[in-house]
Amino acid sequence: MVSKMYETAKGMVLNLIELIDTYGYVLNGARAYYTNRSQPPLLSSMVIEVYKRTNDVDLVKKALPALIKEHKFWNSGVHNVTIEDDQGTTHNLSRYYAMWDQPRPESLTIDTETASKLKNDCEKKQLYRELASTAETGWDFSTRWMKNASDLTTLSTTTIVPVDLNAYILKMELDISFLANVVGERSHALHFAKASESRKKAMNIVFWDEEKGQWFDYWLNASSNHKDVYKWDASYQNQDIFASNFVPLWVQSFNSDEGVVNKVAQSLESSGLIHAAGIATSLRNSSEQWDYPNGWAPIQHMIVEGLVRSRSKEARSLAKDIAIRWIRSNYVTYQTSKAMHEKYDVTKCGEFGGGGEYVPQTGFGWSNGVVLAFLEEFGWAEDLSPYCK
Ligand SMILES: OC[C@H]1O[C@H](O[C@H]2O[C@H](CO)[C@@H](O)[C@H](O)[C@H]2O)[C@H](O)[C@@H](O)[C@@H]1O
Repeated sequence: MVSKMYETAKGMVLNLIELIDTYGYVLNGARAYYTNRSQPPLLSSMVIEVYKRTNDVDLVKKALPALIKEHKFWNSGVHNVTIEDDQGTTHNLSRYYAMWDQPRPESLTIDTETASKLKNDCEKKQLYRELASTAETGWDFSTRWMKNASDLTTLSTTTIVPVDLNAYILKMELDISFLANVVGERSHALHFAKASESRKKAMNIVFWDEEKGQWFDYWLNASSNHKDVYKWDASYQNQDIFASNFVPLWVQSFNSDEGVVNKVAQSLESSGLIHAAGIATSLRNSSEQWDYPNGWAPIQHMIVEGLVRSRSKEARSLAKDIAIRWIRSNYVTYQTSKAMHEKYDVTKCGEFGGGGEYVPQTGFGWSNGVVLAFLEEFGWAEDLSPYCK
């Protein structure tokens, strides 16, 4: 978008729409072996961004039925979770759940080796589903999804209701409502506006911790499940600090509330996640790639955008500070390695990240895009050094 490559962006959106038309959701990758799991649902944001810059109503007309279909995928069957609050009111939220219980074909050797520690086929199948579901989250892998932080076989992604997934779906609901208005489909606009209100309420009840100023992932407990309804219990919120606890700020339902923004911004500042080169993924150094000390471009982007959209002066200043740290580190790393990187070590300005199951990748689409987006948002003053302090 920043590079004004609107036709390319539109082409990407059309490809993803075709995936939904064919499979019902955006595949984790456009390859045959990815037809059993999704990508985090962010297509509606892409459609909105292209529409805002091109006013392409035909694209909106094509996208709308696909987005409604994708919304259904995330809110039915195994992806839907019903939780009953203290007052007896039920709330619907969504979870990741891959339709697959074999080793990931692209990581066959690693997954088979990981599962070899387990006793029987039933446990192995469950682990394979958890591995694939975690790949579906984009956070593969992280202690965020593990019962025991030092044991990957304890992945429990399908029993976790994730804060960020529900923030994306909340945004999807707002986006669909907006796009439906663009093409005059009033009943859809109203329906999805109402759905967004319900999800916001559910997120406030199930995830939000008023005292801490964060949204926490919710772990489903089998013993609290009666006829497929889980009874809410504060002790099932995962109190660990992850960057995803701040992602709801990205969504207008939350960043339009100045009280919430100030509280969350303060909580972020004192969380221990902000380092010399940006926001760390977690506080735990597990050697998994979605943990400390790695920082990932999309997370910086969503949190910074959320702070900026709030229009609070303090929040904007925090956003700018994070963006400057991130840009400097990307720039200096580029100077020394002659490449952009998939992830960065946020504790050391000018270093790329590591850990995980494969060698660190260079390239890298989302890192390039986020640097450009930050420069477009904040500019770069002539007297501001691009180097690490
Ligand atoms: O082949 C291994 C995995 O490759 C993809 O995931 C990797 O890239 C993602 C972003 O492009 C990143 O979020 C993830 O952490 C990386 O492991 C693919 O999405 C996975 O399904 C696949 O197993």
